[in-house]
Amino acid sequence: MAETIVLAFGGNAITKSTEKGTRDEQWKNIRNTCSHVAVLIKQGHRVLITHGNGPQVGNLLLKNELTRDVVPPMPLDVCVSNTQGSLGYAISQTLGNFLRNAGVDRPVAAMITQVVVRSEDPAFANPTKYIGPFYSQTQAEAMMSGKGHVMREDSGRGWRRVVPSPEPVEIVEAVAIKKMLDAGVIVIAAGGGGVPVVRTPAGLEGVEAVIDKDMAGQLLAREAGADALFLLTEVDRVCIHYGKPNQQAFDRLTLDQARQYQSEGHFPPGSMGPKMEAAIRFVDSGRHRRAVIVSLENAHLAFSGESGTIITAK
Ligand SMILES: Nc1ncnc2c1ncn2[C@@H]1O[C@H](COP(=O)(O)OP(=O)(O)O)[C@@H](O)[C@H]1O
Ligand SMILES: NC(=O)OP(=O)(O)O
Repeated sequence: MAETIVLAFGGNAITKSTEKGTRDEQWKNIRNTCSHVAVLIKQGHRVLITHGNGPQVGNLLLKNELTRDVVPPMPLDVCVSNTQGSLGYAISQTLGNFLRNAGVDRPVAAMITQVVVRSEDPAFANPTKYIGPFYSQTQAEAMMSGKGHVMREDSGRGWRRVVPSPEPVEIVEAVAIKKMLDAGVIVIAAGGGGVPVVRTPAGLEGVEAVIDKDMAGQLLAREAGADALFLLTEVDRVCIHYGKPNQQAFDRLTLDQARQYQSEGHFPPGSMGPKMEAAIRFVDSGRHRRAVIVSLENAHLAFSGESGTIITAK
């Protein structure tokens, strides 16, 4: 049966923690997944794509800093829109090529998407979104005292800069996205969680933050009336006691189990935490909806239920 499927490509799956994030590394990781996405589309599924940008937008900020004496640095909202452009370009060209080679005549389009957040969101005072490269603790301490950056340890992978990640409230281009989907376009939207904007008496205005793309993805999926939400990341399955000797991975989780493990603190902020929260909200919004968390490489196995952690109501 044809389904509406929202796929969220993790920024850390497009640039892995072991990679530098070269153009070729990013395109290779995107190619691996897009080949399987093309199969889904050929099978008749309606596909909507979103993607993260943590490593990429952090690298862009770093570039800004290093060249600030010669080129004016851009604020974080502009950098997020830049990554929507660069990653949207990579995904639309790669997927478009696979579709054409498979004889599928479907347009692919990446849309600059703004997402409304609340200016009073407490997340502005408590940065949790990991961006950019990984550093040693010594390097991180020097950056905190020297540059005033907020840095935190990220799931045993190293230390990274963190920025505010307010909750997405509304997708500004939701109607346009829906119309494009209904017209048969494969849409790439809300990249990097969407460009964060607040409503002011004068209209929309960008704010410096990085929205979690899984949280924006669940909003997108609900707006699109999706059946499934696939969160594609660096690990194959969701675990409890992650990274410890008693780590345990799951093929399936019910909503009750997911909530239980969430309340026990197994899913940290800024990485698995928002993924599980997004999965829970999506599954909770419709009885037959399912969310799947799986690695970008094994996405194709998750489509047939052979890999990943599937979260369902019961
Ligand atoms: N309980 C857990 N189960 C699995 N992975 C976890 C868990 N807790 C933390 N992680 C880490 O979270 C990462 C996924 O979050 P993140 O890197 O932010 O995702 P994205 O690919 O969307 O950028 C995994 O690669 C893993 O290192
Ligand atoms: N914006 C965002 O959620 O990026 P990641 O997928 O890289 O965490």
